[in-house]
Amino acid sequence: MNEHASITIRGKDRYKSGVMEYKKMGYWEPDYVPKDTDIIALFRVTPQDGVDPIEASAAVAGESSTATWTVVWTDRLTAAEKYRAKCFRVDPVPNSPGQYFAYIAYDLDLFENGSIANLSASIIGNVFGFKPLKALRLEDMRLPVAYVKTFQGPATGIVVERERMDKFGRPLLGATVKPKLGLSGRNYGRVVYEALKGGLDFTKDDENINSQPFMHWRERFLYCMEAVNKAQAAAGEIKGTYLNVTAGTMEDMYERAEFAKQLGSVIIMIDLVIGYTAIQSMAKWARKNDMILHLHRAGHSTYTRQRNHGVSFRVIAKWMRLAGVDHIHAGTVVGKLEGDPATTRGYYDICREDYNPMRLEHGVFFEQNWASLNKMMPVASGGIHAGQMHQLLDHLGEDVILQFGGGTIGHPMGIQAGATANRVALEAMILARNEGRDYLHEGEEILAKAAMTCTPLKAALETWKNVTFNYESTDMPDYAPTASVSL
Ligand SMILES: O=C(O)[C@H](O)COP(=O)(O)O
Ligand SMILES: [Mg+2]
Repeated sequence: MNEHASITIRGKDRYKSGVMEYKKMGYWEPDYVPKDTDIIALFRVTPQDGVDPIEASAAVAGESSTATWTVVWTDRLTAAEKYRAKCFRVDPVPNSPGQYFAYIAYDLDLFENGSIANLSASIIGNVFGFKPLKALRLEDMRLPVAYVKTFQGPATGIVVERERMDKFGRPLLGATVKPKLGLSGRNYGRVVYEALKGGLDFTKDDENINSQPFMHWRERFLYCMEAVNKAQAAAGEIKGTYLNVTAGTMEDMYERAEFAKQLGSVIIMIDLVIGYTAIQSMAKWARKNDMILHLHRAGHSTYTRQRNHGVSFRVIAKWMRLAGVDHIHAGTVVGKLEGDPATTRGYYDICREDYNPMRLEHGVFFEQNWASLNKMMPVASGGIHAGQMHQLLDHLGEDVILQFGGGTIGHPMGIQAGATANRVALEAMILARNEGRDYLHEGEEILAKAAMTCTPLKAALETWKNVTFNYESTDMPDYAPTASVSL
């Protein structure tokens, strides 16, 4: 029999008690044509040795929708044929023996409106521990417009953020306060003031700054907002600092967010580790309170980084756009953290486009219509410095926040000088771009020229000139172009 034929058992034999292969129970339907309203998930399935890839993929469809390990007669009390997820395509992964891409369609009625918790409980629920699989990875999802429209989307969005911040035509600049832990409120506030006064638009708390014995959260908020207000007055520009409201309970997070608002902050921050429901709640709060919501993707690499198992960050980025955050850490390409250029480009497109076409070369497997949900501002953070400005602009474009933590605070002439170096480097690069220069190839020359009249930039370039993070990526697209002969 052709392996791409349906082998579903129908009629009364289908519901006989006992164990039946998932592919025979209706979870493998190669003729199925997904409806516009279906949610489609693409999994990378690595079956155990000897397990048929079609059966393994059908099992993923089954275990992530209606099935269990044995036939249950109660299926007949439901519209089982509709509710069963259907694996409709299985392809070997190019250049990865033993791995298969399984395309699975889910009826929209399987999901609650506007709930990432509900979506993820099906799609990444039990199925990742299923014994017949060695590994499983959720690579991508196509979310129908009918479903997208049940979510709020980013509370503020890129356009309104730029208007509120009064910053146009260039990436925004930020810095994470360092050291990560241990500063008192007063010293912390000094770092914020100097970095903002020196030329940055934003500073930010690190992912693990909450309310520790060395600095309780109210201290941090008070000193940070004093610093923001003084720096705004000194620089004549709008500034902000992402006040991390992450806490152990929702009540604490709301309390912190309310206090940030009372103090006049334009932005608050949360960490991905608070969980999907908490993120959605904070996004609703942010929309209601005219607050920009920054998300640090703390923890994601535990399950996004390895290609054979877990969830791709492109899926997390899609979920977060639905959930309603305004900023999301999405990679730097050149910095200290994992970020293949092509894969990262795919994440940035998910954040910033109204409509994503399928772009296999960037790891984007499906077209996606965002149905007028606001755009999220991608944030590039982790081991970047002024000497990379041309590469950052080239890889990441203009609607992005470039965050230099060590690359501001570690400056040999001090924090203000570090901030000035970044601002001058950015403005020199934007000017070159706007003049039509090939800023990527002339980047070093452009920076060197700007440094002739900016001692802080000169010192930054000198200090970090040999710093690169050239390691092999762990998460590249699998796209294998077919060789063609040009005539
Ligand atoms: O959380 C972050 O984004 C990092 O702590 C950034 O710090 P760095 O710029 O010093 O690498
Ligand atoms: Mg950090």
